[in-house]
Amino acid sequence: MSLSLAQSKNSGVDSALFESIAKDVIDKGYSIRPYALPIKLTHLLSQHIIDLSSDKFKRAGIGRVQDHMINDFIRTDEISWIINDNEASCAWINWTEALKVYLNRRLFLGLFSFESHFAHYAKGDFYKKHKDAFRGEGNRVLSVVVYLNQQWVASDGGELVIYDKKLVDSVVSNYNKITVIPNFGTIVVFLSEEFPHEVLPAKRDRYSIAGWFRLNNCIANNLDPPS
Ligand SMILES: O=C(O)CCC(=O)C(=O)O
Ligand SMILES: [Fe+2]
Repeated sequence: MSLSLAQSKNSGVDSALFESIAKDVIDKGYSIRPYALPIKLTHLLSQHIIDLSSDKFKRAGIGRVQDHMINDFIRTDEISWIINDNEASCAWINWTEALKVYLNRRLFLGLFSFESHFAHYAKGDFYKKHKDAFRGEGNRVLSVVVYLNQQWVASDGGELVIYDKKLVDSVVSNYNKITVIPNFGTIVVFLSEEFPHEVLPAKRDRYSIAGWFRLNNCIANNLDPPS
């Protein structure tokens, strides 16, 4: 098959996926797509994250640049920021760029830049309920998480729980809990300011990528800065 035909086939597959993500975000503010990341990309990334030496991973912090700190009560995972220095990361960055272009055309979110990190939750690690961005403060607009764990079963724990605020009536509001099993190639996308979420303790090593589309590159407002 010629390269251009292969490319158009690939982008055809991705457009169907991107369209379903866009529709979900319009309808609900979030999208959960089990096993949806292209399989070749998922394998590349999962091999890469396993091969990453442990000195590339650093304990994740919380807060902004000025008061970035490590807090064992909030999160205990390790992260490694993604840069385009290897085949797997480049393929990931290209895929997220294509998603960004699609969503900007479809949703007019004005997504500008993207940052992401590999994450490793060892047995027992967690990330307590939090939001990825706060209205008027950060400029993270859309969160993207993908999971790189083969054969994850419910008893392995480590679920992502998303709290979907449902208005019961005009004054009372309540949260619906949406639970996501971190299975190989599952994609989660949600509006960063709208959905508190948490990672429950895992009973085995849990590998993922978390990323954020931002409005612009303003480092001063950077949550979990890459440096
Ligand atoms: O790994 C997940 O399921 C979510 C991670 C997360 O919430 C974050 O890194 O901000
Ligand atoms: Fe988060």
